[in-house]
Amino acid sequence: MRFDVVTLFPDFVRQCAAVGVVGRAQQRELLQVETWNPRDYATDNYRTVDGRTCGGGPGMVMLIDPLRAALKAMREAAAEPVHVIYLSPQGARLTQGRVEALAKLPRIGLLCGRYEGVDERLLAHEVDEELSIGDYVLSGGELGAAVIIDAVGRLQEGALNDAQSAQQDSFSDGLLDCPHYAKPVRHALGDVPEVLLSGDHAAIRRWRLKQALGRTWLRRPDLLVQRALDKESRALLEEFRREYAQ
Ligand SMILES: CC(C)(C)c1cccc(C(=O)NCC2(NC(=O)c3cccc4nocc34)CCCCC2)c1
Repeated sequence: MRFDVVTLFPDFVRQCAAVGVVGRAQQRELLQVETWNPRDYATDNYRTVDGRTCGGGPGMVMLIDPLRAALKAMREAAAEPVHVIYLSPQGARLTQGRVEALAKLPRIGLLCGRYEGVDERLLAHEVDEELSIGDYVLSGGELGAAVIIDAVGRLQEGALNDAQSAQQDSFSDGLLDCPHYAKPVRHALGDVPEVLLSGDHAAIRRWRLKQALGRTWLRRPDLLVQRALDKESRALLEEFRREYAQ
């Protein structure tokens, strides 16, 4: 997988992708993150990348030509076709399902807005998809790009070790996580639940699934609606709800 990010802040994006699972995947050449700065493609002496909003009003808009030139250079840098995503509050909300679909592509282009946004004509001609990471005001699209690089990058074959991909499997089965504990077993803040110390792996699996189901029901019932529950899960959730109601 190759990510090409068009951004006025390349260092920020590169640093986000340089740490942890994604950083290691880059070192192992499981994925590549390249950045393209529109300022390098501005043709005037002041390297202008923004212009006054037509129709008046406050704020500036990112100009077509520096972005278009950066995108052209990006497309020509490698043979595979690029799926270009504009990170935007107007985009469809990013979900794990969409992340899993994106992870199958050979190349993803990520266009990051700044100022008041990007000239609509550039978006109409150069962008394949608009995606949003959430409903709050941000200063730029770079955090969205970093989120996509992390979520999609960690799914690349070989990026996760066995422990991490086991954890990944539990996340991506659509439930919230169960509680986690490490030593000490006894602590002023409380003790580790006995079942986790029992060595009874079937009981431990059931306890973790019951906790994940219960917490999803309590905190994110919307996630539960999207997920069909098998017989065992329905029974465990019922048990959790009975205990919770007491
Ligand atoms: C959602 C809300 C509050 C109704 C809203 C409504 C109108 C504008 C914004 C906003 O934040 N404009 C600024 C801007 N944001 C983003 O790029 C952005 C925001 C949120 C999720 C994202 N995911 O990717 C990119 C995202 C960065 C500067 C260039 C113009 C876009 C927000």
